[in-house]
Amino acid sequence: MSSLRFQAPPLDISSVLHGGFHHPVLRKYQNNGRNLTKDMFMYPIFISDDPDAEQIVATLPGQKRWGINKLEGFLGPLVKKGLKSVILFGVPMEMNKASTTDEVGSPADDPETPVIKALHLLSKLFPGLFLAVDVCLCEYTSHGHCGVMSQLPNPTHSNFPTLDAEKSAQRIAEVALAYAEAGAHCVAPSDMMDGRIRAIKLALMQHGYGNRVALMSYAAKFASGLYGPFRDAAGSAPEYGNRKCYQLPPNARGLARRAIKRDAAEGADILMVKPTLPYLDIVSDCAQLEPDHPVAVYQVSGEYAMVVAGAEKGIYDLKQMAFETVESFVRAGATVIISYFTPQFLDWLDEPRTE
Ligand SMILES: NCc1[nH]cc(CCC(=O)O)c1CC(=O)O
Ligand SMILES: [Zn+2]
Ligand SMILES: [Zn+2]
Repeated sequence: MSSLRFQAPPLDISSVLHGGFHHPVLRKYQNNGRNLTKDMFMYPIFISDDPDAEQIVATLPGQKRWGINKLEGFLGPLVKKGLKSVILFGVPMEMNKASTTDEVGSPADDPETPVIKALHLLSKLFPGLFLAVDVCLCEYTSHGHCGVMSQLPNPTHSNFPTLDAEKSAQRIAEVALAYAEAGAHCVAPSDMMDGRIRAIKLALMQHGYGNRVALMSYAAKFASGLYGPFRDAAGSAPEYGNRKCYQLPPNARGLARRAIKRDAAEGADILMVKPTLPYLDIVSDCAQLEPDHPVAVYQVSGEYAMVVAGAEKGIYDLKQMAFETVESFVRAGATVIISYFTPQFLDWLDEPRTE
């Protein structure tokens, strides 16, 4: 018989938490007023310039590049299940090959560019669907960077491309305006150039879109290792160097807070943090710094692929893990969730949850 070496003290009132969540209904009450709902989800869609494309992206399991002829068949059933919004990315593979790309990304706002055609079509097909569109130059520039370069790259300093802030902001505003004219309800610049929110807002206002197009800023976008599958899908990897001079350093909480406050002051209607899982502190900062703005989060391609890969390895259950990630986003303060899991959540949120 072992001698009693320690006698735990009797529980007192402040020790007892289990009483508050022993029942499934009680567990629902513990969400601090934040519920995960279908209308929080925004689904990223890649639009190809091959009108009949339905191309698998090897590194982004389950996602495809879609031709505009396939959009009705693809999105119709999702809209029926409750899909409320999409964010479009133009991925003009043929345009790139045909050397129509240039220093300023002219194909971005060519009337024939796939994303403009898709905006026209989707506005007609699904009048109730909220149409956001990513605004960036990297899919369309010859150098693959997100802005306009100020000079030719210096080969001895090739990791540090220099961008022309004014020319970049002006060009990006021009592209955003073209997407507004094509029917976008929301333009979302992902380039991270200085001053582009202000430039886009002014361009929208000057052309009568100030009160009917939302501006969603990729406000705190980090130079992350998690964008790889997206760059495959979009063909948007830079030709040289990297994006560390315009996307935020992963250790930079202060810079992220400044970027969030700046973009709110420059006229952003929605503030986004990206990627999400390694940056939940920034999501929480964003919700606290700008409590009067919707906070969007982007569960980016690499985060999605990680969750899928771990489930395939048998490390965890896919649905449980996907829920755990998005619940963490909501807990941190997100009100909009951009995720490649959107189609699954449209089903999962109808199924009874195992409590
Ligand atoms: N500016 C382009 C852009 N817009 C959205 C993403 C990433 C999205 C994802 O990984 O799912 C990127 C990639 C990048 O900045 O390199
Ligand atoms: Zn870009
Ligand atoms: Zn630099």
